[in-house]
Amino acid sequence: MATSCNPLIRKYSNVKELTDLASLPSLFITRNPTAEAAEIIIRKEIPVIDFSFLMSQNSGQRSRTVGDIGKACKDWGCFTIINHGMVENLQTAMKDAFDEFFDLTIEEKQHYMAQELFEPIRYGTSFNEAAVDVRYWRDYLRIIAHPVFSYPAKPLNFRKISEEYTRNMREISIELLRAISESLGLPEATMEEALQLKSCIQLLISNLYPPCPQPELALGLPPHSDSSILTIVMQSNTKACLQVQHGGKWVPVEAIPNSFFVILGDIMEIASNGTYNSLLHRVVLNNESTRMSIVSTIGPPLEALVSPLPQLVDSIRNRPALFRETTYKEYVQLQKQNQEEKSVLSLIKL
Ligand SMILES: O=C(O)CCC(=O)C(=O)O
Ligand SMILES: [Fe+2]
Repeated sequence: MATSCNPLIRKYSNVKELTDLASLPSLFITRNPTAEAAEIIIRKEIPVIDFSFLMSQNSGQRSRTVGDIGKACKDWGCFTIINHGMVENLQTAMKDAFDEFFDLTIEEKQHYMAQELFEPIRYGTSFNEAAVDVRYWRDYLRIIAHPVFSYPAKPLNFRKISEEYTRNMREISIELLRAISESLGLPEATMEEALQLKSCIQLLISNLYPPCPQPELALGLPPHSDSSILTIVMQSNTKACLQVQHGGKWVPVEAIPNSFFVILGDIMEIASNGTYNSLLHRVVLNNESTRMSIVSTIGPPLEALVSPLPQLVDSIRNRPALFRETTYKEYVQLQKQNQEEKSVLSLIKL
């Protein structure tokens, strides 16, 4: 592993244990507050969708909600969902199980440190560990939850809780993708069928951002878009550290209690042939409390071919395909090799 031959990196194999620092090690300095004074951060209301309306027997209510989702996808590439039906106890149990994992000894956690991109269970730090010159203030545990369910041996209850949590998240994601298909004027099963989502790849990721001694100089995660179709984020506290790009400005995401935050990924931009764009987002830090996010992402199977939905391509009527066909595996590999903002999408643009 790259980390074992660099003593500096090895020392920082996670950020959770970096508790007694008076100042930030230079490796983590990714921001220049003076230059960023010009960077605009504004507070704006991000669309809120009442998920229960999608289940409504009242067809008018459902179709209005589908319209609201379509507008949120178009204008923002993200939205908050409330009344999603997942019981709060399960959310708390999932958070506690991840907390227990991060509290294991470094020797126990190291067992899951892997360089392999498609490793079923992966514990690590920063964003792209291969990039040794820049570090982000974040530890993570990432498991592949579907089509084959993986789980760490400890804590003992992790398996039961994460199985239920990820099943719920898959159901919510599929329901949202049905609404999104409809919002594109297509039958509701279009996305699930075209992207073979019965065998979807689902990742469950917990990101841990401990208090940072100089939060203005570092980032938890750099600006990036997700390589998923859809990402659903549960934020563990109400500090608005997740920021989304909107109209060239950063907008902090206020976490409404018991809500989830939905992000459109790159595969949505490809499948919708650019009707909906994937969302650029980043994570800033604070120096008071640890923040955890729990993220579920849905993507097509690795061998699936990804391309704009044929129903949304019409070269005669000035709607040519904007992206070339790739397999999802190729796309994810490209993404890992190239960490620049949105760069991978531009690589497959026609
Ligand atoms: O921590 C967050 O709120 C967002 C995490 C994220 O963007 C990711 O895991 O891709
Ligand atoms: Fe993300």
